[in-house]
Amino acid sequence: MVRHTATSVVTIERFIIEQERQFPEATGELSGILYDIALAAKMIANKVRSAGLADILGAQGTDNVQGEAQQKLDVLSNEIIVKAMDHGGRLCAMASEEEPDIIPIPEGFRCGKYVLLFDPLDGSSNIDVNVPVGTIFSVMRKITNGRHGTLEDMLQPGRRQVAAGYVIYGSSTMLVYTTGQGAHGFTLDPSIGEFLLSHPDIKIPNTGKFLSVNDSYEQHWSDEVKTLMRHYRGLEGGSKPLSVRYVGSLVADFHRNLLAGGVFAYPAHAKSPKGKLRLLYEANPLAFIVEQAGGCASTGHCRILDVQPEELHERTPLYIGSKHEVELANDILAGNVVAAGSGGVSPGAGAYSVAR
Ligand SMILES: O=P(O)(O)OC[C@H]1O[C@](O)(COP(=O)(O)O)[C@@H](O)[C@@H]1O
Ligand SMILES: [Mg+2]
Ligand SMILES: [Mg+2]
Repeated sequence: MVRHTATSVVTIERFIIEQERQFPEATGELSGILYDIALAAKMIANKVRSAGLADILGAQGTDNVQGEAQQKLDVLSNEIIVKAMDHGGRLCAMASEEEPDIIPIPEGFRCGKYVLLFDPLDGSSNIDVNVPVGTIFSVMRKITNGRHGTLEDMLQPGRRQVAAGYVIYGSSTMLVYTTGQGAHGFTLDPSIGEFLLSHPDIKIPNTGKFLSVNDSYEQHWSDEVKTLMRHYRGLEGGSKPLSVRYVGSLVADFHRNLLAGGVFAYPAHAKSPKGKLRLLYEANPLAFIVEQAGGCASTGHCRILDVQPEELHERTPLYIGSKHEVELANDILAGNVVAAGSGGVSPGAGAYSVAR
């Protein structure tokens, strides 16, 4: 693989081709899917950038399968992605946060050997207030024999992903993706309309600086989750407090922590026993990225990428980011570390000890 630095002028198309060349058996179908996603991302970025000027802010007036009010940009981004992806002959089915069922490839178009799952617009509650939002995607190989993809092709554990990534529409538009050969970031240069390599081979710091959690749910958290948050805040075991940053857009919170080190946590709680975020098109793709960058992603009890999905829109608790903080979550939620003063084993200064 050609080694690039952040100053090399490399388009995403060239980078994708160079990665593909390492697999002589590759057919180019996966590369084609990544090109089309980059194209859709440019079109959505264009809409997001001028959202305040065009009539695309506010609610659509419809709810999605999860009972959430759809924003106009949710629906528009969904349409842009479907239209960019459904005729390339590389996909045999798609699934979206904004569609209750599988999106079939229209008759008349060739079906390929991959399925695409996506969250067309992540952070919908932030659209109207000009706070960064994103798009998240996951690609897997079809495992069934028919021409069209089925639910069985969608419900595969995340470790089976062949590609995944996200786009963040922030101060700049960035696309970060992996095909299992590291996680790489590209920044859109609007003057030439090209995604250029800006963050080759991203590595997340092992120990985090930031904590991203919506603690207005604290009253509904379990004692273990409360203990964990006390550790993250440096109130237990002498650990250095993490600085709290919460945008309310998963992609934006994840991206910050990926580059600067930190942990994003969306625990299960009494009001939502499986948390809020969706396994197939939010947790799985970001888990693939973070593991390629040297981090971890967990439900609190299991590696996200090892969860066997049962439903298209199923939710999962999510702890994702720097290795040290996610492993601490696993240990505390497994009851290996208890709150100080509870008479149980408590962590030593600066690092926690685990009762194995
Ligand atoms: O308002 P809450 O409960 O903190 O939830 C915020 C979370 O919900 C989401 O907005 C859900 O994603 P969508 O906007 O794609 O539905 C995440 O981006 C974000 O992390
Ligand atoms: Mg989302
Ligand atoms: Mg969404």
